[in-house]
Amino acid sequence: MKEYWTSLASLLGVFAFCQTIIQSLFPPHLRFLSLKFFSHFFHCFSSYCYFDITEIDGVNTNELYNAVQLYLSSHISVTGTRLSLTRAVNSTAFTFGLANNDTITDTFNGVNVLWEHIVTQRQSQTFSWRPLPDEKRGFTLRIKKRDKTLILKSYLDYIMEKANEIRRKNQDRLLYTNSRGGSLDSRGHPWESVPFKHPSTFDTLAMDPSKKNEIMEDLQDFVNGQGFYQKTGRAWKRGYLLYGPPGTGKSSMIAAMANYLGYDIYDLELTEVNNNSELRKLLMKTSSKSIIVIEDIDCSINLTNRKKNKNIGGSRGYYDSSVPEVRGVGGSEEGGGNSITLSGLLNFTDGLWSCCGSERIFVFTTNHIEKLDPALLRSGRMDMHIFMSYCSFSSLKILLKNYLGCEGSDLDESVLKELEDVVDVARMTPADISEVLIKNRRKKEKAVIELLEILKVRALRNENIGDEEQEKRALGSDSPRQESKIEDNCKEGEVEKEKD
Ligand SMILES: Nc1ncnc2c1ncn2[C@@H]1O[C@H](COP(=O)(O)OP(=O)(O)OP(=O)(O)O)[C@@H](O)[C@H]1O
Ligand SMILES: [Mg+2]
Repeated sequence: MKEYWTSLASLLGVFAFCQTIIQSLFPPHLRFLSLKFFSHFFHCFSSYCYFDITEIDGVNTNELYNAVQLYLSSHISVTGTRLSLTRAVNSTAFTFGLANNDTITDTFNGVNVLWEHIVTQRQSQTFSWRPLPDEKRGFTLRIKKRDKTLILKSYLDYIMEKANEIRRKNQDRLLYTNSRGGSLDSRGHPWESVPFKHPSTFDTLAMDPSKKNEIMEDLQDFVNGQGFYQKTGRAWKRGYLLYGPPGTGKSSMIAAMANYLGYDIYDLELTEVNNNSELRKLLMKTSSKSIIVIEDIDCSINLTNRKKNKNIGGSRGYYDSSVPEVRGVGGSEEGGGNSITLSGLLNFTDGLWSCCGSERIFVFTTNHIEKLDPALLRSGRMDMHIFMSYCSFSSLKILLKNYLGCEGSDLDESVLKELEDVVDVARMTPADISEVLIKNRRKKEKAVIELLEILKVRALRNENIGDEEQEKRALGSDSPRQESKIEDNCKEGEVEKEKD
């Protein structure tokens, strides 16, 4: 230790000596250059190398600077003595940053690095088309020379990735729509966007907790599955089909997924798409880390004709291109190039084009799964079929907590028992129950009693009418129910995982 201090003292002595020589020997205008030369000279003997990341690179903002700032903000604890605080436009979170001229150490792959935030006054305003800030800001990264090649590139890539992740989490989601039809905006973009502020989360979603966890785990596996998808040669995308009566939370589930993953939503209005190539262009203009949604898929495109065509054509398969294509809403008959077809839609979700981008989730919703073409339901097309059903007792408890703030234990045990007995038979949707609770949300007891009364009346009525009639009323349709009573076999929130 003593030797270390001695050598440091002698090094400082040499440095001071050199500085005196520079000041006495060199005229002022050459001093800066000579100092630069000596600093280079000393760096040759240093075991460290330094990288400057300035906020403004020429006249452009340096993306790496912003990324480092965000990345370091996730490392600094609130217990630090002096932190800079920021909140970006459209952001829902505060971020902490290194104050001026502060340092912080970080470890990556077992290698220690040091970051210094350097802020200096800008000497003179150089000519620029855009006014530059008064202060020059930058980060200096110090790495041991021997570690430079080992980590530099991967470390910087890692920082960019982490920063994007933090940005996505902090920033509000965007909801895109193609409601303008095929027309493009001034930047040639077919999608219009608005901030997505839907408050639905998996916490507020009323469904069986174990099914909910299964879906959340599946989403998490998907997000962390880049390596798996790469290894197995599969496109990094996943499809979910949400089906069930109106008001059971299909749209709420999509919002919860987006909020959980921090993804944007592309709400695809199929009736606004004129043909397959337009559909493909829309797909190409979606970003990764997004959920592409087609709501009420059975209403958006006429899929039933396909079955008729198949019968006319004899034993031709679903992928037989000679089968006349089904025309979309507003399209012309017989696939005159001006219509959206089922195969176009299948290509959209599954074909080569569906891979132009990665980490994307497709969600289709329908109230009538029996109306969908089996090609849409076949294995691997939609990875998970999720049945959203009437309110069960476990869902009811979540709604009571959401709307009245009461846990099961807050309620009278006999009332709770009565609720449990009638809720399944009543076959009320979470939307219907929410309405009853919202109306009386300031008077908890009244809300529960009124709900119990309504549930009892509905249960009694359901006991007197057949299953088929109940289903028809729920779906608001007169069409007889299909033989394949898929829904009857599914419990609330049942998740059917397609075999890969
Ligand atoms: N499972 C649920 N959990 C919490 N709230 C729900 C649930 N289902 C419905 N709701 C409430 O009912 C309203 C309507 O629900 P949502 O729009 O998600 O139903 P949906 O299944 O998409 O209906 P549709 O088939 O008509 O599109 C929501 O605003 C929400 O407040
Ligand atoms: Mg909906």
